[in-house]
Amino acid sequence: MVFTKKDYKSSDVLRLAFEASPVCTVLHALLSVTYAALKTAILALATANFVDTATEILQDVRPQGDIYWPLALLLLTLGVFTTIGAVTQLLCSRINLNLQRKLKPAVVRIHAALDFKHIENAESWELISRVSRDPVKSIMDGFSAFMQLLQIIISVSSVLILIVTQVWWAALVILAFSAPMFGLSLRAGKKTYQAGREAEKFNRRTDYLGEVLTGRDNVDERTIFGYDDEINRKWQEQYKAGRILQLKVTAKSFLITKSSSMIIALTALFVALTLISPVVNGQMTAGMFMGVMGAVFSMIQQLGFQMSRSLESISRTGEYMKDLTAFTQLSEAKDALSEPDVEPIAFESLEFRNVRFQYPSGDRLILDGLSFRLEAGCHYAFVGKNGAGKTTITKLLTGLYTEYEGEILINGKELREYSTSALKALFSVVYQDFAKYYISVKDNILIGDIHTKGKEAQAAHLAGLDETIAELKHGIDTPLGKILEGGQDLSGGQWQRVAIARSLISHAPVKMLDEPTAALDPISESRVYSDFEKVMRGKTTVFISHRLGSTKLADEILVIDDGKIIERGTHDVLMQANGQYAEMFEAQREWYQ
Ligand SMILES: Nc1ncnc2c1ncn2[C@@H]1O[C@H](COP(=O)(O)OP(=O)(O)OP(=O)(O)O)[C@@H](O)[C@H]1O
Repeated sequence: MVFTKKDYKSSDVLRLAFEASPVCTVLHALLSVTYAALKTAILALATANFVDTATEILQDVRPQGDIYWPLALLLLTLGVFTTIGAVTQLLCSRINLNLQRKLKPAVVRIHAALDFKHIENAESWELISRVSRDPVKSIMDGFSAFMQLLQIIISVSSVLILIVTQVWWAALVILAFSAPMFGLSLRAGKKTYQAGREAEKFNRRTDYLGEVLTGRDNVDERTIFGYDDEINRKWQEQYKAGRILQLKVTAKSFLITKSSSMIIALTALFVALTLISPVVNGQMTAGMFMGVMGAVFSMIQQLGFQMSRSLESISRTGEYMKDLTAFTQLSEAKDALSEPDVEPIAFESLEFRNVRFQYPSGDRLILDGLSFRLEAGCHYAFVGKNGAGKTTITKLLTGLYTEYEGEILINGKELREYSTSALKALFSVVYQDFAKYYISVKDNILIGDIHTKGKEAQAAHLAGLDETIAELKHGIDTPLGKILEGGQDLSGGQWQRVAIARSLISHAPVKMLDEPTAALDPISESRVYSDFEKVMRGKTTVFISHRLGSTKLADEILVIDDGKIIERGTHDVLMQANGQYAEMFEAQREWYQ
């Protein structure tokens, strides 16, 4: 199942359910129609038959034995319809399961292919989380509402036909009073979804604060700072604001739909009163009166309560579909889902020529005329103040943002002309906030190159993980973190080495370390960098670090400030130049004296 870019309507839920589970959907529709068309009317006739026979037996007009057949018919009718109801519910669960299996991956696929700018933009991120929170529930709610509406229409029509045969005008009165309720229910559904959309902002905040209050990641700081009460208060504020917003709309829609349901109920009562006279005059049998009244009350239930609920739900589905339309139309990154090429291109050089770049949601240039050239086989270090634009360079290199001015040339060819799979194979980056996967050490490393199997032990060795792995219960197969059974946690430094092993196993000829060692003490950091440098001798590396002792090893250091290179050269050259680098280096040296 795939979501194409189109204008989705609420009725598309029927098509989506059919695509996910064709046989069950058709069966469901057929059974729903049969159930609705026959149940109320047949039950009314069977009740009438039973009551009339019983009355005649009591009046000694008929023998007692005559009751068995109408009774059996009544029980059979009830049994058949209860079974149909249960089968329909089973089919619904089946459709739900198939949707889970097919729809969720389709949403995840769009999610994974999205242009990176949408992930970083608050507004589009809200849309994305609204659509992907529980797509199956939204579709199933809509599907069930449509099916229920179909049932109501058929069932109400069959009852109306029955009423028309007895008192024709009563049917018209009921219809006339129901009409305004349709519009009101649709409006109520739209308002409920829109309130949900507003409340989503609060939900996301409460989700986040909830995670801060109970999550494992914050447990140490929570204990030290003892901020539970304060965060709890904030959580309650946000929760209350979201709930009040939703409650207001729910209460309003409840009042509107329920008051109109009351009008229909009163109308039905009026019909019941008018039927008394035909019964007294002998134009209608008592059995038929009871059968018709049973049908009328079942119709009230359907018209007054179920119908308003279905219409409201369809309207909510319509709003969800508007979000789905906007979601599918968000721009995708080029070849976002492609895997890295198995064989990376032979890297020769990388050049930034007067590159200017501003984040789509930003209001200033982050890179402002940035120019530099890197050659294959050398070690480089980018240094500069916080926010100078160092990480931004890695985001442009890996193709996360392509809307820059100037040129970025790889082997003399513009970066945008390379396929995403080629770029993925060319660069490997270990970020400051690298991911910790709660899977085995081996799988953590293999993520670095999905094409390479069997080299994880070597990568672990090069990253200095031998000792750590030897201490783990099941060696390299030990699950990390506390999510899997038997999982063991690692120290910050050990996790960093796992992330570096992930980079080492990759075939990427250009490896970048964007300060993944920030949590390490200077000696460990310097060991990580010198180990990495040794392993990477003759290959191209880019280190980003604030610890200038570590970047000293680089063949060339590039100092970035205000989105430009302000100095470049070896450590000695830069020290002699006595510029920003020398100033930063001296300042750091003083800390250790
Ligand atoms: N997605 C984004 N949208 C808007 N602005 C951003 C985004 N990401 C980063 N920035 C801004 O771009 C600037 C450069 O950020 P970048 O992460 O490249 O700096 P850095 O040199 O790596 O900093 P540090 O040394 O602190 O890691 C910062 O001012 C930051 O606020």
